[in-house]
Amino acid sequence: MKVLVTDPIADAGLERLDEAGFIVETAYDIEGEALRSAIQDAVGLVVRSGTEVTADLLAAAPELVIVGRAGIGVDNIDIDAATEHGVIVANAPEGNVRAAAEHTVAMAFATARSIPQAHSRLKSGEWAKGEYLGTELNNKTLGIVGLGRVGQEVARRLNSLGMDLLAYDPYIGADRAAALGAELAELDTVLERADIATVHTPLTPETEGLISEPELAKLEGGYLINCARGGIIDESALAEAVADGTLNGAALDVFADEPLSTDSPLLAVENVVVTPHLGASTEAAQENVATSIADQIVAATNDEPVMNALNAPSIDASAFPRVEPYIKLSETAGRIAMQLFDGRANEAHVEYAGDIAGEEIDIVTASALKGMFRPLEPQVNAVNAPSVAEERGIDVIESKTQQAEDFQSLVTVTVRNGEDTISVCGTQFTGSDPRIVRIDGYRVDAIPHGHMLVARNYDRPGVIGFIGTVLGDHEINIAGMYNGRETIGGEALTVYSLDNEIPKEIIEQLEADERIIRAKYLALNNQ
Ligand SMILES: NC(=O)C1=CN([C@@H]2O[C@H](COP(=O)(O)OP(=O)(O)OC[C@H]3O[C@@H](n4cnc5c(N)ncnc54)[C@H](O)[C@@H]3O)[C@@H](O)[C@H]2O)C=CC1
Ligand SMILES: O=C(O)C(=O)COP(=O)(O)O
Repeated sequence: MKVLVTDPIADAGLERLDEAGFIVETAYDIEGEALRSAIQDAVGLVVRSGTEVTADLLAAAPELVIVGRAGIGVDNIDIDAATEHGVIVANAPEGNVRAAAEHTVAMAFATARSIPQAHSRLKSGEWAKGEYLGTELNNKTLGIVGLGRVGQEVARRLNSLGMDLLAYDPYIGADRAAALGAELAELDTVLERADIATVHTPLTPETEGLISEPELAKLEGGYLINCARGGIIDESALAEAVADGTLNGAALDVFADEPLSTDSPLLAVENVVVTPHLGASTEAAQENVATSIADQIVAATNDEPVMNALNAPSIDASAFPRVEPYIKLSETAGRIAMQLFDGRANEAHVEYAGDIAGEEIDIVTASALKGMFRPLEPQVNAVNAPSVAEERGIDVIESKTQQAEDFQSLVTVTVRNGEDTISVCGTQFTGSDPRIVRIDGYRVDAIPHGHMLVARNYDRPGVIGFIGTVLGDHEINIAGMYNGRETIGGEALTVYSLDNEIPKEIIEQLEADERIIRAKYLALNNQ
């Protein structure tokens, strides 16, 4: 399996992919046909901000399972197109936050104290001491546009250097801001009152051009920093505002078009400090994001949950250990339910009982759907399972209850069409395999296993022996057997865990016996 890496990442990430057995192909600075050809047989693509992952590129990648962004911003990835192709897009939202925040602080000092300008003058032999009178950050107001992960780290650092904090972020609560010592205000107010404004939003249709000429006028006499994304600030308006003295200075790490063209008006303005998108470029940050992405590529290609998937339900790192066992369990329950169900389902109901009902369960439901559809559509995953359900006209219902009988948690997947219904209920005991504890109302205690036989039979002496003999005659080894019955002599349901597949003829042989109502072979392995 090949992973294509089209922007440089830390060796630690490449090594991790290598150790996991991938063929790792690094191909920096390729585009067009060369890129489309390189991605053709790749299961994973690793990028930073230098690669545009377009619908066209994704269409050229039939094997692709995941695009991993070794960093935060995903404005260079067409996530909708990825979702349509069932390709997971994941980023590394934590690993470079501190690096980006530190770079922002460095840029604040760089512009307020004209460090790069004075440095260049001195290097060229000029002792221009009398020409630079800087601005102290202490006791000034910092205006933060976008108080997310990076914005908050910047807030903490510059607050500790004596700055008052004012922030504009319509999606964050006042309590969160207050806990940081920041006052929330509208964008205009933030710009009017700030001495230094710093932008930390993603680039979205809403933030594109968020700060242009009228907003720059409000920041009159101040400084503007952008270590988030080019395109949020109108670059020509900014060049003009600094050149004509509306602003004292600006510091930019990111640009609408990268690499920045040498004829950009920004480069002609003395008080615009620039760096070539270095915010995340520290050893620690690069190692963090590269290993995080490598781990997620390993998970995705092993069909395991991907921690920071952006187009599939993802889970908070702290909740992951509690939820993870139920992801596999619900996939198995979905798989068993759908295989036992004869005919077309039009409803899938996933019920959560007990502790699991208190968790974020979107990914568990997606996983149940994935289990239902996998034997029919091998490409299905947590990204496209909900849309596969929709295409197949299956309503998906989730419900939660605190009561889980004698269990800590139960997940029940019910597949239905009118009166016809099959439900499969499972639980997870600490430190052990998942258990299926009820099938269609019958109590069982089955450890789901690669091959299973579920038999509905009349509860008569010798039936279980008969099934065992038929299987044994065909060299099919029984790893476990679990019997559930309603009443003595009534109907019973028996679940067998087997080491081998059961050919169709054996199922027919079993069903030919009058004591057996129904025998169904279930494949629970990943094919
Ligand atoms: N220069 C560099 O090398 C680096 C740049 N970045 C960039 O920094 C930016 C921030 O990253 P994070 O803090 O991790 O993202 P985040 O998602 O944690 O925070 C973004 C914040 O912006 C807010 N926001 C969204 N739309 C907004 C709007 N219209 N107006 C005001 N606020 C809005 C959100 O509510 C959120 O609080 C991203 O653009 C990211 O790509 C991140 C790391 C390195
Ligand atoms: O993580 C981000 O959003 C960044 O902007 C870092 O970009 P890079 O990985 O250095 O191209």
